[in-house]
Amino acid sequence: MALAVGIRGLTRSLLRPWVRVPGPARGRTEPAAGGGDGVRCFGSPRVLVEPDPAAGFAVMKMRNPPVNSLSLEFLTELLISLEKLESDKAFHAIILTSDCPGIFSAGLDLMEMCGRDPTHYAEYWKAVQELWLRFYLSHLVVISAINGVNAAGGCLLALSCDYRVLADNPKYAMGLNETLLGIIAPFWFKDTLVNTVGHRTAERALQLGLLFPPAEALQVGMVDKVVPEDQVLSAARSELAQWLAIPGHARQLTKSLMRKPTADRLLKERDADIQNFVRFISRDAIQKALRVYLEKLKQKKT
Ligand SMILES: CCCCC/C=C\C/C=C\CCC/C=C/C(=O)SCCNC(=O)CCNC(=O)[C@H](O)C(C)(C)COP(=O)(O)OP(=O)(O)OC[C@H]1O[C@@H](n2cnc3c(N)ncnc32)[C@H](O)[C@@H]1OP(=O)(O)O
Repeated sequence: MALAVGIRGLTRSLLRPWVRVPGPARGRTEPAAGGGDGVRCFGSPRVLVEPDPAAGFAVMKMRNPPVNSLSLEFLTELLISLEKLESDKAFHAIILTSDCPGIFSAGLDLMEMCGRDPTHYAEYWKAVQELWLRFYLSHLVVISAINGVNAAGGCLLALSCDYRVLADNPKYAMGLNETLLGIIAPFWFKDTLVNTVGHRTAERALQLGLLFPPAEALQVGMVDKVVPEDQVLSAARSELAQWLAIPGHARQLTKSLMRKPTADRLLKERDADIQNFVRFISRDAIQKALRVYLEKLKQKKT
């Protein structure tokens, strides 16, 4: 099985990043995220970046409709956006949010994990690992402005941020609900949750596949703040000020000190983790469970 799939090679073949974005932002100057100083939005088909270099941050908007499921292409574009901002000294922070109304992310793309071959599963899982590692260890301050429902892999992405603001809408539940699909949150998903909410809450949440509505998410510490829906972005921006006031090197080293042991667990056994995933997801029983779940999602409409 080819495990040595290079995400960078993939990005080169799949994308031409940093094209001016199609859709709403094309051909006009969007107000910058914080200052409206005429800085142009940029991005890729599925990720819109609204930079505010004067204020030192950018808003990264996920727009992979209908549900921001984390397909291989989408993961790749998110990584490219992150890399681009990390390598530009003008940026010290990112606000991660969604451009899809009512949905932050439906998590990993089930179509990437269902009915494909082992090589594809390995490539996909490597990209999922990479996204988590890069967001979790980013030297930038990353704040998520969660403006919709947020399941499993999407929740992991938010948990990888430094701070989480959630819109106060009872429909916007979030959690690692893998067991509801008959699958398992891998150890690094679990570790990220444990680091956020503590062992007992994580154990219960993971076994039961709990999706927490805003008040409960706040109560267990899965999010840091719940605000009215129309204030999610402004609350994230206000919070940023506190983080950006700290000397950058001190904050970054502290973040690394706190997070490196968790990331190292995966880094030490990345290939084994990929092989475990491929073996697990290729099982007939797991494939059947995913097909049934997808079917249920479709039937919900009828
Ligand atoms: C012992 C050894 C152990 C080894 C272990 C090793 C590894 C571990 C193994 C596996 C780990 C996998 C980890 C997985 C993580 C995940 O993220 S799995 C994804 C979990 N996500 C969900 O459960 C959310 C599912 N979606 C929904 O609940 C809803 O779609 C919604 C987000 C609430 C939005 O609802 P609504 O607005 O009503 O939209 P629809 O349901 O109608 O959906 C629109 C279309 O989108 C499709 N879709 C939804 N979610 C996904 C998805 N995650 N992936 C792909 N596609 C998705 C949905 O089917 C609709 O499609 P159609 O329009 O019908 O074609």
